[in-house]
Amino acid sequence: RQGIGLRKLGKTAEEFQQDLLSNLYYRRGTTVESASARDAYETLSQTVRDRLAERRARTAAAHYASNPRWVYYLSAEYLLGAQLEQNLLYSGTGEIAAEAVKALGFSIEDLEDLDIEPGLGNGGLGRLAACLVDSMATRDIPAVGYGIRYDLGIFRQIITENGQTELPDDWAFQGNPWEFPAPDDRQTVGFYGHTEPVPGSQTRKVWVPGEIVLGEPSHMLVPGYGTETVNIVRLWSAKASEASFDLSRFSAGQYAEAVQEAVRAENISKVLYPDDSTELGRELRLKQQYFLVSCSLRDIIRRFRLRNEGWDGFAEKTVIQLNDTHPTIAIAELMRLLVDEYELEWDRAWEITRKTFAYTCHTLLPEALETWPVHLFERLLPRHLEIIYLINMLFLREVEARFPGDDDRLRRMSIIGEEPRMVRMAHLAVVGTEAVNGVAELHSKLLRETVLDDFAELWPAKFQNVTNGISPRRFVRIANPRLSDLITEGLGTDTWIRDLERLEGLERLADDASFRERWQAIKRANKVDLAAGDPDSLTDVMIKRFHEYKRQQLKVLHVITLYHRIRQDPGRDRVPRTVLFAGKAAPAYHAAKDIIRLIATVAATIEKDPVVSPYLKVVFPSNYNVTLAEKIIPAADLSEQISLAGKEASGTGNMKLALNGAITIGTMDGANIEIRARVGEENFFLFGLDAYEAANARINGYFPHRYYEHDPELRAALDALGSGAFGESGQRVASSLMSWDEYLTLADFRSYLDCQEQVEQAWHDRERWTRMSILNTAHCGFFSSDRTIADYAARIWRVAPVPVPHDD
Ligand SMILES: CCc1ccc([C@H](C)CC(=O)N[C@@H]2O[C@H](CO)[C@@H](O)[C@H](O)[C@H]2O)cc1
Repeated sequence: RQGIGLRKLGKTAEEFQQDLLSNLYYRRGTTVESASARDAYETLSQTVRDRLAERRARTAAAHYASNPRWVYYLSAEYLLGAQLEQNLLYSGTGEIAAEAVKALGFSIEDLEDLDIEPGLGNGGLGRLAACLVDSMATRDIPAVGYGIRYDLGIFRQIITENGQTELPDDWAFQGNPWEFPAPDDRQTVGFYGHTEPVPGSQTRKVWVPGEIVLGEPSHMLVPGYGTETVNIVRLWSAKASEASFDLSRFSAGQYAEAVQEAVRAENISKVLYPDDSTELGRELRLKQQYFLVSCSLRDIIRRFRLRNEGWDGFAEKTVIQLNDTHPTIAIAELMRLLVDEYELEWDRAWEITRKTFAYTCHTLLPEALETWPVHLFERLLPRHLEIIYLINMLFLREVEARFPGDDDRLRRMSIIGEEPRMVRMAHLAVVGTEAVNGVAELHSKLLRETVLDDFAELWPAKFQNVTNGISPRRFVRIANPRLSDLITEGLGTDTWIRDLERLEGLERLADDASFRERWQAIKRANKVDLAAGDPDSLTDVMIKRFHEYKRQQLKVLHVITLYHRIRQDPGRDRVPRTVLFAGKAAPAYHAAKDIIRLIATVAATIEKDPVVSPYLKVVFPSNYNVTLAEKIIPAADLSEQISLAGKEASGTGNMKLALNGAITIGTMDGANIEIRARVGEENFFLFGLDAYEAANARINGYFPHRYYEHDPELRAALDALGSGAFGESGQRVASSLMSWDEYLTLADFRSYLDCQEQVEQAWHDRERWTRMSILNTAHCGFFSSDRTIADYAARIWRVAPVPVPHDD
């Protein structure tokens, strides 16, 4: 196949124009005269995609030639965001494309509004996966992201005065120009059935599945920024095997039954589970997880065997990162493949498996740690349960040897929990991996001290921290072009986009009044674009999934107190404030949906209050997603990171907001602590109990009612809620706060209100505020996902970049 030269795609505007026209005519089958906006969008996307595909070809060749150590990122979620603007930037075709589409009578902006956002994730975990694959490519790390191509992504959210309603998100109903279906690489996945012994073998078994489905991959390109590398994310969708269509039933007129099997099969990748913190233990969810894992491991082995003989090199050439416990069944699946299908000895297979996997934990919430009923495993994955039992037996032997006679420790650490008998996926993840990491220093410390303390005592070296990061391309360069241009001008270079710590150079400009003025003007212009409220008001932003530990309810208590204060003393000079909430609640999470409904009621009440509305406005744009985040973040002045300390593993919105010059009001939780350490305590509004004080408060007995009794403003706010003035949802929120208050909202109320006073004082001094804003950006370069990837590459993956040659 050597020597077949590919015609290079031109770099000039004319050549781009020609390619666009030929795609319009020959691939879209229409003409300039009759081209619709959709035609133009599809054609432009294909023309840009071709240029990335060319780089992809060179990347694949370079990777094949160097036979490197590969990183495989297994994640049940990817929030990749809209693709067109990113790919225009990464292919360097922004300008020539704008020219070319103008000739078709469209503006790039028109076409970007048609761009789709594959909402294949819930929140933090899914977006982090997207930022990390972006940085792997930008750092020339040979890598593949594996995921599920859900037909229906995260639900579309409608906000009315009645709160949140959910609509299905058929994100690709008009097709997705950014993906490449690869049916040749489809895989076969089994479920249910039984196992049979293999004569003469202690460990090997034959698994006879009761149901077979096909996994069909399609991949999306993941270009690196400022480099030639283009990696891929490979997404699996479930397809029925031919055999599943029951022709006899069909010809007997039983149409529904005839396709029943097929529907069952395709249901596996039908919809994303919209929960981001409570495991519901649904069978279909475990089927999704095994489907992802089985397809991906077979694909990984196929790729390995393309370049390597035998198995000795497998763990040398392969590292598989498990994005939380969701893909953890991969550990048992690799053992099954190595022992049952490739007939390796158990110990050798285990040695390879343990060295191949690494696990990232993204939560501390006990209810978010997945456990599966043994009886479900028995039925759905009988062979895997046998393998997990054997892994557990050998593991407990090791614990017994180390802590002889400590039965309670054995019970605590066992992968199999008793009463009820559950498979503890986090325990399997720790036992079957080489490295376990949390996503911020406090989180990793609390993992070692609480949730996984027994394991940290047994294997201290296995536990690491890798603080999260965000892609500066999407969340600064693309989201905030005005600020990016000012930064580039101020630093005299745009190399900060690939080397974010260079933002330190902005520190000296914080003292430059004209620079500050331009910085302020850009923030104001971004606020005008967002059109959420008065651009001269303090734009106070809380954007994240709704969860009681994140404490949107505390923000509501603050808003109601401001409302009371303004009504009690209308004349007093106040800081006009626009409070912006955005985020989704899991559909079954009623307490969170009550808070959403309460916010809608409070917003409406204030809106129609002539005394208060000149000073206070609450807005709640619906359907928060990556694209909306890119609009809100550049316009934010104040970043609300007010979770109960010890509950937010890291947070990544906090990083995006700080890098765009928003100042954080927050607790000593997750990455807030590292942000404060880097920007300086004088440039951060800190309040509340820290993680240990919060834990002790609960242990020593916490009586929320006492705070109600001793704080008149708090009592007034809770009484207003309790009175029904803000609807039943408000009454329910008040009673849960007054009775149990799981996340110590009332305990932190006064400290929070006092801190908000400091915010208003700082806001009054605009030069001081702007200095603080510039210094937040200047000192947050550390929170680039490029640095996060460099940490994983050096301390966990032990991989080296593979440069991809230019197309000279
Ligand atoms: C089983 C249901 C379920 C689904 C998703 C999850 C995710 C782990 C939740 C999640 O998104 N966690 C967030 O991960 C971010 C990236 O590391 C962190 O920045 C956030 O603090 C953490 O809440 C837990 C449980």
